[in-house]
Amino acid sequence: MIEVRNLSKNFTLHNQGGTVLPVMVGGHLDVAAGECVGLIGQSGSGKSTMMRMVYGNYLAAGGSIRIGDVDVVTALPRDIVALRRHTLGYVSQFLRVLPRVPTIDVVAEPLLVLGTPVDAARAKAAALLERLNIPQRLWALSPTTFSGGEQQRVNIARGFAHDYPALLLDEPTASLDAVNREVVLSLIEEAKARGAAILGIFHDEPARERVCDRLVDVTSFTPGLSA
Ligand SMILES: Nc1ncnc2c1ncn2[C@@H]1O[C@H](COP(=O)(O)OP(=O)(O)OP(=O)(O)O)[C@@H](O)[C@H]1O
Repeated sequence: MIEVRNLSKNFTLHNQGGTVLPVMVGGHLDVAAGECVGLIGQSGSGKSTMMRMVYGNYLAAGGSIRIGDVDVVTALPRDIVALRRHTLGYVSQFLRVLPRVPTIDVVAEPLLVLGTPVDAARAKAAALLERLNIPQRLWALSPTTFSGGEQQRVNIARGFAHDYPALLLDEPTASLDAVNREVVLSLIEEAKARGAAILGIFHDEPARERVCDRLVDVTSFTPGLSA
């Protein structure tokens, strides 16, 4: 489902004399349907950069990233938008939302943009918020004033609202208590069971061992670090 081949990335530091920093060469990985692959490697080795390229936030210098029949590296912006709507979900570490949108609609939105009727979308959002222990009295409020852990759980609920065929998870269990961590690990296991291809960064080692089928060490794609 996710197929990365010969991926490379340079950063050009425009405010430092245009220095070009090569951060990845020969990036290569596969994630099959129903599989979870964890990215590992020391700090600065390129885990986040890999995730951002797969999501289409960073443009690769070369190589390909196939997700279904789309190559993210060469896709037009409108194809990336369609890919993100239908196929590729992303649970980032931090929630970014428009002010004044109620939490229930923040979570329902990925379903609403796909044409799901409002009642069904809200019902799915409510079930996820309940499962993730967000008290019902908060659902009508914007999550912008919520605690860090509450915002993270709203973000996770939103990321799991639509059954994306491919899902990127950036530290989904960081800063969660034991009960909510368990809910998130169950959501990941259920997504795998329905056939989602998941690529994730998990600094939580027991979580990684439980949900990941394989690990990819991005250090082998880091210029100067690779063997
Ligand atoms: N926007 C950017 N501009 C310039 N350099 C960047 C940028 N983003 C990342 N880098 C560089 O790319 C390299 C890889 O960074 P990245 O954040 O992907 O590492 P990481 O493995 O996710 O690290 P960590 O585990 O600490 O989060 C680092 O050397 C970093 O300094």
